Amino acid sequence: MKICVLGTGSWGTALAQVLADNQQEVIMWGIDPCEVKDIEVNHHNTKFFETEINHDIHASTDLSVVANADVVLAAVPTIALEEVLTKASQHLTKPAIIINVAKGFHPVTHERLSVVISKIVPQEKCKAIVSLIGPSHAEEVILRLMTSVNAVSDNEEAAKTIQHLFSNQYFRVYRNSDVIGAEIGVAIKNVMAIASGILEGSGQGDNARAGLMTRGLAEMTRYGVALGGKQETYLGLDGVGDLIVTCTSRHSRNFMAGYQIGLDQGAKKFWEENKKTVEGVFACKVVYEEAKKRNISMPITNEVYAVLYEGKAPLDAMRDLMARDLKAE
Ligand SMILES: NC(=O)C1=CN([C@@H]2O[C@H](COP(=O)(O)OP(=O)(O)OC[C@H]3O[C@@H](n4cnc5c(N)ncnc54)[C@H](O)[C@@H]3O)[C@@H](O)[C@H]2O)C=CC1
Ligand SMILES: O=C(CO)COP(=O)(O)O
Repeated sequence: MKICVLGTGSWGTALAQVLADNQQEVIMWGIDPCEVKDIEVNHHNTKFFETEINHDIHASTDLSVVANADVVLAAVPTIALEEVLTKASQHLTKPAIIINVAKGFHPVTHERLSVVISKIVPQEKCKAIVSLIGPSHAEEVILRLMTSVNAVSDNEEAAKTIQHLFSNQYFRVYRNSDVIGAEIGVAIKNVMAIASGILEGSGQGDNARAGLMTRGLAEMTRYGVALGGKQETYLGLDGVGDLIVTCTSRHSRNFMAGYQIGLDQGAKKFWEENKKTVEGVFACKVVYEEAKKRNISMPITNEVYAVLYEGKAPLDAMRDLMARDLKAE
């Protein structure tokens, strides 16, 4: 199989290495010449990792490398997905399986990302769309530490192909056909991870975090089921699994953003200084607006929204969660 990875960031690089370790032909495309040169020439991606990467991974800034790919793996942040896939699909010469690994929603239309992709990539160039999502920090995958994710698709055959393409001794891929539930789960857990970080940065303890994660799972499930997802998905890798790793790990940029916001007692500095990919801040806005429209109760999301977009003090937001009407839940 020829696989083209779009995006030379941390997740694209870690997944490219899984594929190269599995003896697949993998070429990365990146917009950033420094990342591309580092991968192609130095076999490193120093911006994100200290470790050397598999020498069989190639990288280029020329998007025509996507041309005859069997599989295209989109590994760019949500806000760049539309632009990158629109340009890439112009170069495709045959139908490919499109894999998405971004976690979020379209910032304007609020659509799930597989829906966005189905509208961008012309039907004759798209064999199937698969999301490869689950609890997986790039910093650990690049070190070949054990990781499990789901290949999520309504196309069973394509999900199986991707499952076998990626699975190896340290990377295990399951399958899930609940596209709606899974895509929503991995997007909302980033909002919960910001809240978890806020608690940590505000000096709260393990009890608070366990409470937040449990109620966060209830909130994710309520929202996902209301939009057509399956309840059982939230007990799997794209629900509680991804929630646990993101709400507890210092590798998580969402958790660390919340942590810093908690320490700073406000989000102002985060907005002024952040340069990292923190998907939860965008997902929070989408979920807040959609839940309001659909009358879905989302207390944690509402408080994270108030901190991020209305200048509310983080500890006040968390205290207000504790002080909610006891009859509400
Ligand atoms: N890093 C991780 O551990 C994981 C990340 N993800 C998801 O993967 C997606 C990608 O994130 P990361 O690789 O972590 O981000 P990153 O911040 O490590 O890298 C982002 C990459 O996208 C590129 N990029 C940004 N804007 C672009 C544009 N307009 N056109 C072309 N390239 C552009 C950057 O140059 C960089 O190479 C996110 O949605 C994230 O939630 C999912 C699971 C794990
Ligand atoms: O999605 C992830 C882990 O599953 C990565 O989390 P962050 O984007 O918060 O770093």
